[in-house]
Amino acid sequence: MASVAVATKRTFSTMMGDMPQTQAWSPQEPRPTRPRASTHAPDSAISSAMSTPRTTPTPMPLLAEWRRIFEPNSSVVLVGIRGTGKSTLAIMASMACQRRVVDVEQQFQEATGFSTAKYRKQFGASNHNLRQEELLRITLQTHDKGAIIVCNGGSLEKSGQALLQEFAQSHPVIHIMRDIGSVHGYLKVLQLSKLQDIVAFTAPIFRRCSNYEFYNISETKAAVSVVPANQPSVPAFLTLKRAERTFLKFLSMITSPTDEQGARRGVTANFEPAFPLSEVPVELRKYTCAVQVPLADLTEDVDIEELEFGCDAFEVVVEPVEMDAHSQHLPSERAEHISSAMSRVRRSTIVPVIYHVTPAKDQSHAVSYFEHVRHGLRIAPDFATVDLSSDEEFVREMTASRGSTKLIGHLHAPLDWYDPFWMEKYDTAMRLGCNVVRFTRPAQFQDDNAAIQTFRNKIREKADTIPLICFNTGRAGRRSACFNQVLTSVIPESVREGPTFAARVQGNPETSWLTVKEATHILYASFTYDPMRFYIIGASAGYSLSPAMHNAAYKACGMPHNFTTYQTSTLNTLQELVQDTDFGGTAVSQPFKLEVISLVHSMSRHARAIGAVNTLIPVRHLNKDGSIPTDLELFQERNQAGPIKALYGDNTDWIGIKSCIRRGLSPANAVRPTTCGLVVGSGGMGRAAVYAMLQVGVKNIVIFNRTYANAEKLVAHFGRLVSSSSSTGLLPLASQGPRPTFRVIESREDAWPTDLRPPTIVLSCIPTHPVGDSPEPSFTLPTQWMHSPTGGVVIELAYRTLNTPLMKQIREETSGAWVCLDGLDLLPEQGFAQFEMFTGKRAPRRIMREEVLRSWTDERGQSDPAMVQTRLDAIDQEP
Ligand SMILES: O=C1C[C@@](O)(C(=O)O)C[C@@H](O)[C@@H]1O
Repeated sequence: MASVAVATKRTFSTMMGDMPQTQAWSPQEPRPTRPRASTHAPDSAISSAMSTPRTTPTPMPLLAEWRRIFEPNSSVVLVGIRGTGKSTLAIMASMACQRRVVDVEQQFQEATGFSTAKYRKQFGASNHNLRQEELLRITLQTHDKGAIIVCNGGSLEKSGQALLQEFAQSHPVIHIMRDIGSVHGYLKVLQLSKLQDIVAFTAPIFRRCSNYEFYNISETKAAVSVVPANQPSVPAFLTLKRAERTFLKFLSMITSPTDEQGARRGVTANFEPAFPLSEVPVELRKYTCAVQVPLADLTEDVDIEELEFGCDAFEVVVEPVEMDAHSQHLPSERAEHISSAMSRVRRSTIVPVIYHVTPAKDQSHAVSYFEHVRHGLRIAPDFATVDLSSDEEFVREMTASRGSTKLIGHLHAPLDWYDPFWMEKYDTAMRLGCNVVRFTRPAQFQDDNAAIQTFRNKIREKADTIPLICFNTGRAGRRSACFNQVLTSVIPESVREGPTFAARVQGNPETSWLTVKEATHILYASFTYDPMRFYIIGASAGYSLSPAMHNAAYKACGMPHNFTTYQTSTLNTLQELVQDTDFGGTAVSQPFKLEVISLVHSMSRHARAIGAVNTLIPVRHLNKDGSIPTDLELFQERNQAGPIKALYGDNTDWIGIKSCIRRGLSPANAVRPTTCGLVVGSGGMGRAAVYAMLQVGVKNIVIFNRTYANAEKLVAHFGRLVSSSSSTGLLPLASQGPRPTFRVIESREDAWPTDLRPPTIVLSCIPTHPVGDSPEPSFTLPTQWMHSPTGGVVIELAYRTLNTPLMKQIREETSGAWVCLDGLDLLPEQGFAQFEMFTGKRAPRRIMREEVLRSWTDERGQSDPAMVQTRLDAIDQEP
């Protein structure tokens, strides 16, 4: 296999720098073949580059010089040895953020007519290196913007490294890694021990010329939760779904600096989940907790969702290790260990990740501490801590090179809270550019908890502030930790009860003594928060699984709330609920999703665009001018009873539908300008379905509805939306490419429009059971509409009946390329968003998914234990 040339000793030596300094072109070398227009330099760039004498490599910059701030649309380089999955990741990224893939190896082949290995054999190593450097330079120059550039180690002779280092001054250059077993499995030809040598040798080189690193975890288990039990086989692409999600999340993090409110708008926006709390920076919310988990506990089989349960952030605690006295760099295995653990956390949680290195105990650990913190910024965590007792220069360096990571200035000291030391340190942290401050102090007595409030009040009086995390540690400090408002450190339930707790406290006096359940309990026991009443309101809400799903979540989180069914034939009775000072909010079911709009005082921009509401929350405080406060303020007043001044309407159906589309759509069906979606039905759910399609970037949407006039109304509504200026900023990529178009198909007998591709996303938004006098619709798709050669995703949005004629049809009559999801997949997804709006907290996802499956029965009250068990088994650590 020619492509394994990187793995030869020859390349090693040249990487070390034994490359001749001046070399003429070999006269035998064939003229480069004419490059293809899409991925090549214009002729002038090639010829000027070819005639340019080799320049002296740019001196290698210190890591600290990287600012990690990039212009929008800057190209991203993926670099690493073969077999780490760079090309696959590049394709995923190119689909999600509409960029082209440029492979440096392929460029070489096209320009010279030879593979790199053959070229080396024929013209010698020096010519080969020279040509590679030349082509790498051209590629980086030509594809400075809008590309994902794949670069194998073969391009990295010493001068190539310098080129990449220079590029990394203004572009993300990501070192891609993967476990050695998987790389070996992919390359096949190499002995494992040889490969180990190569990795050990090359990793520090790749690290030197990249400003980020991503550990690509090999997925062995498919995300089968999206495939209903009776589908015979799991499509292979599903195994890659998690890798895709994790990488896109990473990419979004590094390419999207936060806006003024601290929220992030990623380049992969149409691919990202749209849960409401993601829009509100965690450090601005009240009474949030971060679970602290030592790196050593993040073993491969650890259940991250379990550890994170009920928390608002996940903190990885890294202990600096002894470093070789002569080395200035973190040992490679250590760096890799940290990167892989962080990748595992990122892949299994939706909450922000904090990277915390425990401050150096003495001067001899200082270098190790610095190197661990520097390494952390390469992994792009949401937050990283920096010890405020370190040298100011170091803190400044970290704030300058933090990129999109927010820095928490951290300090643990035994000084009294009245001591001016703390205020000075707070001011220093602000001056040096920290985004958040975290002060902790070991408490001896309960009185220390009162003193801390005085300090917090002093901070509050300042004109300029950044969020403050501030609490006493140790057993005596627990009370102050409970009432700290921002990211209180907690430990997992299992650790608090476990045998290692005492040793941990001894080893690290900063260890928290609190669990999230205790912290939650105190808020209610102290009357800071109140038990609330939630409902689902609908004409036939009796069958709804929402009460079971939400109540299970409240119970698991230790919230004393209650969710009940409110079945009614008229919305007039809503007043009764709203007069109750404990009213927390209601889910709105059919047939009220449109009608309820007349009763709300304000709506989210999404609900307004959709023209349907499925979630109502009470507003207890209005702005001075009588308007409704911002989302952040609305979240701050959750879980607190009192008279209600207004009702706010939102829609979580589209959020759930978007999540399900993301889950089920294969890379082969990634949304392109020609992608076509079909929506069946035109009620409230149909509107949410059209909106979800627009949000994932579908530009051709076809509606089929029994009553043609209603379908036309829906089309008119969305036609107005996409042509109005309000769609800019609301729909991702709205300003790019053609404007979305909508069509109505009148009858099942009609042919699929000839100018449109067959649909690859089908959303059935009609009831699956009889409603009133109407029999169940028993809808199936006309076969002439089902010709997508790559299949697609079909989602039956209702859940009362599961094995519907449509689901049976897809399973029995189509190829395995179609993935089916149903209402039991959707209900929890839209419910997570509802839980966030009702409580201001992230939803306990697994609990809610499991409860929905366990409580489901068909119209005759029968459950299906086999189906439930298969689907329960399939719920993996899916954030
Ligand atoms: O449509 C639905 C389903 C639902 O009504 C239920 O529990 O069945 C709950 C609603 O929030 C959602 O919009």
